[in-house]
Amino acid sequence: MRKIDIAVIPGDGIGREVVPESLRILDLLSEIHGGFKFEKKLYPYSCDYYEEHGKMMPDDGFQQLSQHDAIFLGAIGDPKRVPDHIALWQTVIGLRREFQQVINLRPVKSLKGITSPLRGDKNFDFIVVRENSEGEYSQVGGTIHQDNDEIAIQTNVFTRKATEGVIDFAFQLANDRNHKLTSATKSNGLYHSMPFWNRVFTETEAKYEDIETELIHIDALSAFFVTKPESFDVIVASNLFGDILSDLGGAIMGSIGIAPSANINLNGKYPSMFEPVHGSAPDIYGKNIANPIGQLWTAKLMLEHFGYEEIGNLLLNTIEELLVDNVKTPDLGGNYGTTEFIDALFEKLKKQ
Ligand SMILES: NC(=O)c1ccc[n+]([C@@H]2O[C@H](COP(=O)([O-])OP(=O)(O)OC[C@H]3O[C@@H](n4cnc5c(N)ncnc54)[C@H](O)[C@@H]3O)[C@@H](O)[C@H]2O)c1
Ligand SMILES: O=C(O)C[C@@H](O)C(=O)O
Ligand SMILES: [K+]
Ligand SMILES: [Mn+2]
Repeated sequence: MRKIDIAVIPGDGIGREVVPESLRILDLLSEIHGGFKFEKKLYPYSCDYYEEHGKMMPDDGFQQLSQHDAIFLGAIGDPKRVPDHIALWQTVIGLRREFQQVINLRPVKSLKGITSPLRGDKNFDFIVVRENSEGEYSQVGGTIHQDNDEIAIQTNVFTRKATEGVIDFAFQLANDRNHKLTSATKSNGLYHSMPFWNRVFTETEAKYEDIETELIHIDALSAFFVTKPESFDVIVASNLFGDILSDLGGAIMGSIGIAPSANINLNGKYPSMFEPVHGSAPDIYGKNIANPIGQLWTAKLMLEHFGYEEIGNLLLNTIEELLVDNVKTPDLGGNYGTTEFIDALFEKLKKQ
């Protein structure tokens, strides 16, 4: 029996609802499979922890987490209690950097059984590859002066190493998929970073044959997400562009609550981290109405990461069957609570 040792961080808000519920399903899946088991260690790092300790994690928090095979995270953030940049940089964003999770994979796919005005009758299946360690997300800069003279400076950082890394990864992925790669750019308005990004894209392209490519400005690309999502295969984007596109990806699928993501460490030195695209949703926390599919689909990505693609497919297929039977949480127009959805999924999986 293979033991996979994961760190579990439910975090804040609905993370505390969808993570424990998803663990019930993960345990059942490992039982059904019979060949592996998740050993789980729970970490309470959250805004509650901050209120008690003045920081989101203990000083050796990263060290503790680095010992695990993977991190399964819900969401961090409660801006009424802790400023978002503090809460996120001390946890998710810091972890992505420290653990060199340079790639963030965010699949976007029309699921059976979901209708939405944005989706219409379109079918699509693509993946956003988000640069995950630098770009527009940087701590370089500062604020000076007061009142009317106040200045805030935020410097973007685009290294050749990370830019080439993410673009090359996306080319390889397109090569394994349907041979089309779209790059999000904004080389009209951003004078230095995006012309550089485009140049690296064009240089990398020369290494690959038979990949259809397009460079599309982020504003137009956002519109195409809505009007022709079926035209995409792989999309490569900088940190901020990829962040924004992936919520839009959730919206065209029918709900931000179903979008999954995987923060991938490629060099094997640190664990990868699996968390849904959505945040802690303080507006719906405590009502048992959060959609757990984003967290579950994220669990599927984690299963694939450890080589259990088949059982991951079983999970997503069974979710689709439930959706077709109108077993849905309110964000998708249904009347199932989080727990009731998981109960229904549990029963259906047990019958397989
Ligand atoms: N990686 C992360 O941990 C992460 C990601 C995004 C936002 N955040 C943080 O979460 C907090 C809230 O951020 P936000 O409101 O911008 O984004 P959000 O994703 O938490 O919520 C946006 C909207 O989508 C809805 N929603 C989100 N997930 C849902 C689900 N599973 N089921 C049903 N509805 C769902 C919410 O109710 C809300 O109306 C902030 O503190 C933010 O910084 C953290
Ligand atoms: O900006 C971020 O990366 C945090 C959150 O919005 C996410 O998408 O994970
Ligand atoms: K999240
Ligand atoms: Mn986001």
